[in-house]
Amino acid sequence: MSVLDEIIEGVRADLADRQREVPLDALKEKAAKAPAARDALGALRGPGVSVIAEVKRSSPSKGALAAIADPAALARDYEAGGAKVISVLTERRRFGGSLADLAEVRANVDISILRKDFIVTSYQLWEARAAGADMVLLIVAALEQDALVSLVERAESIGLLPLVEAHTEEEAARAVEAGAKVVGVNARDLRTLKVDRGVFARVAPTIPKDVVKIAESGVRGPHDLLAYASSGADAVLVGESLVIGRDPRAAVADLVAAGAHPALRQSG
Ligand SMILES: O=C(O)c1ccccc1NCC(=O)[C@H](O)[C@H](O)COP(=O)(O)O
Repeated sequence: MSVLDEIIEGVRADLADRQREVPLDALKEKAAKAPAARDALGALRGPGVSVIAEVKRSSPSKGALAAIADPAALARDYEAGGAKVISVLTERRRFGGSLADLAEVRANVDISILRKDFIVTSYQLWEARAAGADMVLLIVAALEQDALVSLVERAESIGLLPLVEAHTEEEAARAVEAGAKVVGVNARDLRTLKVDRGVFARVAPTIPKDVVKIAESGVRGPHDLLAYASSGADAVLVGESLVIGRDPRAAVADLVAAGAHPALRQSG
């Protein structure tokens, strides 16, 4: 069993508990009362290379990263540093996250929020919208194509922008085929946890120009952002290096400054 398979097994078990506790109709009612989704696509299509900053307590690859007792305070720092979107890992067992983290973050910042989880059913989309998410992650490697297509459609129909994640050219083609407007290329192979920053440069050119391209994982600082930018990234998604550092606001600001450099638009 791969790491991704193990994570999804746990996600399905937790999901079954929540589905027993909260019926879908109750979730839909809560989602209907949630504030309207924010324009994440507009934010990501803005000038320069945008920064998506992640609230990440722990990970299967590194174990505990940071306690993050107050996710809202961290999110406010990210926003003050100039992040365009905040990613909140809501998976409990391996990442120490929750939907409560997401709701708290949403209530404390004005920028868009991504629910970063292992989504396998539309119930999780309703949960995301009910907690205030504006975007959701859909991982190609975790979904059959029919399921991916239907989750992309359902997410959009309830006002969520899907970020469809790929790790290979084949997965990127499946993401585009499923109608993704935003494709993430993850440098981390979720089956082995190996990080290869060269993956983005290989996969991004196969994705149509009008699709927003996000380079995910392995960003240690501005030099990695610039490398991804030179291969065509519209945004970078950064977790570990921000949560383990002493000054997340300054770290985001440094990335944002690099992403705003005028030379990038000519080379990208
Ligand atoms: O981070 C992991 O170890 C991991 C393992 C298995 C599935 C997903 C995993 N991470 C999710 C992510 O994609 C990252 O949190 C995100 O791209 C940020 O990466 P990084 O900046 O390298 O923390």
